[in-house]
Amino acid sequence: MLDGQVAIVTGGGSGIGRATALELAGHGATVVICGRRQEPLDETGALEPHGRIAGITCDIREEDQVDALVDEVLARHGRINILVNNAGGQFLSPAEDITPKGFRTVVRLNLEGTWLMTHAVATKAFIPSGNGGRVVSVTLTPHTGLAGMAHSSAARAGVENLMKVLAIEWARFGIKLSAVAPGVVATETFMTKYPAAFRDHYTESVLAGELVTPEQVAQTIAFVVSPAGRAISGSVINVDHGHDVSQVRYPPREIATERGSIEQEARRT
Ligand SMILES: CCC/C=C/C(=O)SCCNC(=O)CCNC(=O)[C@H](O)C(C)(C)COP(=O)([O-])OP(=O)([O-])OC[C@H]1O[C@@H](n2cnc3c(N)ncnc32)[C@H](O)[C@@H]1OP(=O)([O-])[O-]
Ligand SMILES: NC(=O)C1=CN([C@@H]2O[C@H](COP(=O)(O)OP(=O)(O)OC[C@H]3O[C@@H](n4cnc5c(N)ncnc54)[C@H](OP(=O)(O)O)[C@@H]3O)[C@@H](O)[C@H]2O)C=CC1
Repeated sequence: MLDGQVAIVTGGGSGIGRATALELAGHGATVVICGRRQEPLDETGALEPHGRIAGITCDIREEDQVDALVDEVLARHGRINILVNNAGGQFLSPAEDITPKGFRTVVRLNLEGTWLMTHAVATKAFIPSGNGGRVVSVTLTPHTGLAGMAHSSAARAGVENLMKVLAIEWARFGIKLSAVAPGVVATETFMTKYPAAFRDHYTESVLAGELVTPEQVAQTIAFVVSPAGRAISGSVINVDHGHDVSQVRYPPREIATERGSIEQEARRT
């Protein structure tokens, strides 16, 4: 499906980024992954049997490192067809306790890092090639705001709007940009980084009774960047078992019947 395509996946050393790199490579793409540490990148590369994944260290917040990464990929492969902006994250905190530096840190990683990568790949590869390209940025649900993550919720809303405005401006270059918004994904980071009570609450109370897997997000991204996804641009695609519409099981315990349903109203004659 992706034979001959060259992709960059940021944050490809773990979780969703690793699953995405493996998925794209499995469809024939040559994939360059980046992250701040070399070791996890090498571990992902070792999981791919055909040598289609290589890692280059890059902090997506640093303009010079982003430029160097894109130049290196072009020097090695001569083109870039796909960019997956997956690197990101945040710390959990009540909004009133987030310091200016903490807020800036999270916005810089998720919004500015995504902008730097997208702008560099578009201006150095997609636009000069005349062939356009595909961009998918990983954001999150719920879109109504994720309590405890004010900085990240704001940044991801910015990323989704950025994808939309660039989908308008760069349609004339054949560049398609979208966001894929996962719900709660059972990655190692999600299972280990946050306080146990927060993690357990989400694990136990999500609407569908199950978390999203990294592979489910990866497969959606692969579809969007595949020939079948050619008409997708300016879209936000949730991969979340309905987490965007409800963050708790239905029906609420207080109104649940013994059947696990709700009571039907009596007909009035
Ligand atoms: C339902 C769940 C949905 C979502 C799930 C996921 O996304 S799972 C996947 C999630 N994956 C990831 O999140 C992976 C990527 N995430 C990361 O690398 C970090 O979490 C990062 C985003 C904070 C950046 O880190 P970095 O190395 O660039 O930064 P740094 O360490 O040097 O800190 C800079 C400043 O930030 C502040 N601050 C930081 N931590 C805390 C805190 N606990 N408490 C309070 N504040 C905190 C503080 O101001 C600090 O400055 P200080 O006070 O030190 O002068
Ligand atoms: N897990 C979940 O429940 C959800 C996750 N998401 C989002 O999906 C994405 C992936 O999440 P997940 O796989 O769980 O998390 P991980 O923590 O496993 O992945 C984050 C990756 O980003 C890399 N990274 C972090 N900072 C930078 C940076 N400044 N420059 C380059 N690379 C960086 C990390 O590598 P290194 O540390 O080596 O730099 C790491 O490989 C994130 O944006 C996350 O917020 C969205 C919704 C839910």
